[in-house]
Amino acid sequence: MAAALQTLGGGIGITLHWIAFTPTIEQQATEEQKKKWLKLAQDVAIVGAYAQTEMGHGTFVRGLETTATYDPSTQEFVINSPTLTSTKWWPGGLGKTANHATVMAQLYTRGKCYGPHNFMVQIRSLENHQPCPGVTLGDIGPKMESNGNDNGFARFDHVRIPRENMLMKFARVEADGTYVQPPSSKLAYSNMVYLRGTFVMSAAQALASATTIAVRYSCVRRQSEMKPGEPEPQILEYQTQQYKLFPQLAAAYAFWFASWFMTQQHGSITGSMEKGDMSGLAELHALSAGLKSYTTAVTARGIDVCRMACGGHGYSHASGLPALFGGAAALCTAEGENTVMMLQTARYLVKCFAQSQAGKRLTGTVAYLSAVQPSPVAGNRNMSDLGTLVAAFQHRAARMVRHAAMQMQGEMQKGKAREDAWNSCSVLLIKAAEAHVHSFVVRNFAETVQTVEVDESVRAVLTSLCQLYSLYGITEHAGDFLKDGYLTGRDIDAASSHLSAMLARVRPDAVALVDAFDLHDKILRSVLGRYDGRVYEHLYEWAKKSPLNKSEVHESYYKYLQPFLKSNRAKL
Ligand SMILES: CC/C=C\C/C=C\C/C=C\C/C=C\C/C=C\C/C=C\CCC(=O)SCCNC(=O)CCNC(=O)[C@H](O)C(C)(C)COP(=O)(O)OP(=O)(O)OC[C@H]1O[C@@H](n2cnc3c(N)ncnc32)[C@H](O)[C@@H]1OP(=O)(O)O
Ligand SMILES: Cc1cc2nc3c(=O)[nH]c(=O)nc-3n(C[C@H](O)[C@H](O)[C@H](O)COP(=O)(O)OP(=O)(O)OC[C@H]3O[C@@H](n4cnc5c(N)ncnc54)[C@H](O)[C@@H]3O)c2cc1C
Repeated sequence: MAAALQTLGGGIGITLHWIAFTPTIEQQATEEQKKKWLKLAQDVAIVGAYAQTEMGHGTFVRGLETTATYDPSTQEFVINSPTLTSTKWWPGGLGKTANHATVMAQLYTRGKCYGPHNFMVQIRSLENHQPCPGVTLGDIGPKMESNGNDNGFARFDHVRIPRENMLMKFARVEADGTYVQPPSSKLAYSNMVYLRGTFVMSAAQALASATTIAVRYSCVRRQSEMKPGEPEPQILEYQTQQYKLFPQLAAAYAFWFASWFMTQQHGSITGSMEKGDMSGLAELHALSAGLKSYTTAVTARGIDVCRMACGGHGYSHASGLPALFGGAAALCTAEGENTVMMLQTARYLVKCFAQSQAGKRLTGTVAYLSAVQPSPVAGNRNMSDLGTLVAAFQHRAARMVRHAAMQMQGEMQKGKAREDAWNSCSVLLIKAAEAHVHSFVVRNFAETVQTVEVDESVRAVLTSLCQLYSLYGITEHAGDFLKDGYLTGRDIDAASSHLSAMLARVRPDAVALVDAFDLHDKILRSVLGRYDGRVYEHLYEWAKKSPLNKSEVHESYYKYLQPFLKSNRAKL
């Protein structure tokens, strides 16, 4: 059903109904409220949008301007868009598709503001889909990609909703207007943590799609001469093509395994939170924010590498790669813009570093911060050993976190306010947080390939892929590892030669590794990545269906070219 709606095109798409609106009810509604709305949403008897971002604010949620003012005389909330910039702007499905929305608004009761909270608002009639009284709706216009989804705008002119439409699982407003505090003010943000976690899998799937297309096409495409007089080789035989594609293929597996960890962590920590234990929320937020930022950024870049590796046909929509790139680019901005998210991870790391300095033993994904020795012990390391590679990434991250935190402490000792010190160190902080997430992805990849229940021959291939991913990361960021002498120039040279060996080692299994993603042609939507490899026939068929080929002589000839040619010829 959803897929059908999704492909209707013409502005209909209910992605956000499934990934944002429905989960918000699941996570933020009381049991009573779930009885009222959850089944309706799950059965698509109502269609919803998650309306948080406004024209003037996306990142700074505390700065949102939409208001929800409680009226005790009628036991209603009045939802209002007080300014132009308070117009809800971007929410998927809001403009033309949804008839309900969870609206994030500043809650006012008894004259006091209690910050952003979620409210259920019906925005269109269930009879004729017309906007409800006081609600103005529309689409925000064409975007870079994903134009099958309407991203809409909404304005509310003192729209009244029952008190019971405030999602009250955590915070509440009583009938007399009394506000009841939630266990943590950030629980209103919990659905964003969940969504960021799902973005890690979206990134993995997107990179898996792109590498499937590019690897398969690189086996079909033959070009140039490797040796004079020999037949044109598959372009995947060129080491440069392997160097472009195999690290992206390895990253797709790494992110796939990272999303398994994220899903498990989210389940276990939210399970504890249900029992009142909030202790895991900070780590969950930091991990989901950092992984979302890191995986979506690497994925967007990686998809474009795959596109370029497919030459001109990669640039055609027939390849499916431009659309994938556009989708992945959206993941870098939506659900928390990547820079801002990585800074959230940095904020957590600086806190943990300070606790470690004060003697606290760190646990979870930051445990290594207290275990890693500041003074490196240089020496000829075995750069093909996974344990050595993991340790190198953890040392790099610990050094960079320490450096950024000490830099910030130094700024504050010179008299700078904490916020100013933070801002003047934020580039260092971002790099340190990226190194932290990178070390987590490497460690998780290594632990997964060593423990996952597979045939030993499969484990061998996955181990090579994990080595390739790690060695690529070390050679791409060599300066970080050389800086304090933890790795030497000889180690980096060894890493480079091992990487070349891994490229050759992975080559025979490359097609099997992408086939293992089991992405149907209908999902890939790519002539270049077809499972049957019959690219050229289908490329020609695809081109013939181009709208420009509907007529032999396009109408533009008669309107523009013919008079232009005539006038130019008349001057000869
Ligand atoms: C086969 C094919 C496969 C794939 C296809 C390919 C590609 C994909 C296809 C298509 C894609 C196209 C379209 C779809 C894409 C996207 C659409 C989907 C979803 C998008 C939905 C949205 O965007 S919803 C809106 C999202 N908005 C945000 O995320 C806002 C971001 N801002 C914030 O979260 C906050 O404002 C903030 C965190 C930046 C700052 O908050 P605040 O100022 O309150 O906090 P402080 O920084 O001061 O910190 C205070 C303390 O609070 C802690 N904190 C902050 N946030 C949280 C949280 N969420 N949970 C827990 N704790 C939190 C923070 O750590 C601080 O704690 P301290 O202890 O340090 O004080
Ligand atoms: C395809 C798509 C779908 C979307 N779907 C939804 C949806 O369904 N529901 C919804 O509510 N929203 C949705 N959004 C909106 C999205 O959540 C916001 O675009 C995102 O949160 C970023 O906010 P912004 O656009 O206001 O950018 P801004 O917050 O204005 O950021 C602009 C730039 O300023 C920088 N910046 C901002 N704050 C800081 C800071 N503290 N430190 C350093 N740099 C900073 C950012 O890094 C960024 O580069 C969608 C967006 C897209 C692209």
